[in-house]
Amino acid sequence: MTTEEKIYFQDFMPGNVCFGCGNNNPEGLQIKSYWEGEEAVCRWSSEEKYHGWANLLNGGILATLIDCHCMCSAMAYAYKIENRSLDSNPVYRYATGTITVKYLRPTPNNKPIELRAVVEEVKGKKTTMKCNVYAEGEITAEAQVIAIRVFDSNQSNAGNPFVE
Ligand SMILES: CCCCCCCCCCCCCC(=O)SCCNC(=O)CCNC(=O)[C@H](O)C(C)(C)COP(=O)(O)OP(=O)(O)OC[C@H]1O[C@@H](n2cnc3c(N)ncnc32)[C@H](O)[C@@H]1OP(=O)(O)O
Repeated sequence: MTTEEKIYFQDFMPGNVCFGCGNNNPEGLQIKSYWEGEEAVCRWSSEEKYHGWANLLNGGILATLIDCHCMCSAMAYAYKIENRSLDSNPVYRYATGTITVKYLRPTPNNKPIELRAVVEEVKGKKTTMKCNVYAEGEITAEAQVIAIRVFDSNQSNAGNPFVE
């Protein structure tokens, strides 16, 4: 049996200190996102410190997971539709414009969860996504997320608060 090596979007975001998705934040959630066909997938296992209620995941942490998974996936999608690899130029980065999470049922904190996101629309700088969260195959939350491109290495970024 061959195992296909996954390409994680976050591995192509050098200098990313984000709490949710930054490889450069050792205290962060360190999510990893990758393509499975048209769906961007993130599998993640929690820790006790992220409890909301006992054995249930804190809702804010879940929103952060969705948010970061979608921002990285919006980025990966932009490269994909330009038919180029994640290490190519120009470099794009996205920030959250709007996130709406519908918490459908409690999400366990003591079992792995899976986030599956799809892009619904790209319009200019704006990417609209839908993201579902699953635990043991059951959907526990669904979200609508709007990502806005805030960095484009082809453009002048003078005064851009997202760039140091
Ligand atoms: C190189 C760097 C290395 C480090 C890597 C770091 C990666 C980290 C990644 C981690 C990420 C982790 C995640 C985080 O934690 S990201 C942190 C949380 N997010 C923020 O702080 C964002 C704060 N807001 C802003 O900066 C601006 O308001 C943004 C950038 C959002 C819009 O800016 P701007 O006002 O200039 O945009 P525009 O006027 O050109 O409009 C363009 C289009 O967008 C539509 N629109 C506008 N606002 C919103 C909105 N709120 N919702 C929905 N849609 C909105 C607008 O109608 C228009 O659409 P249309 O009319 O064309 O249809």
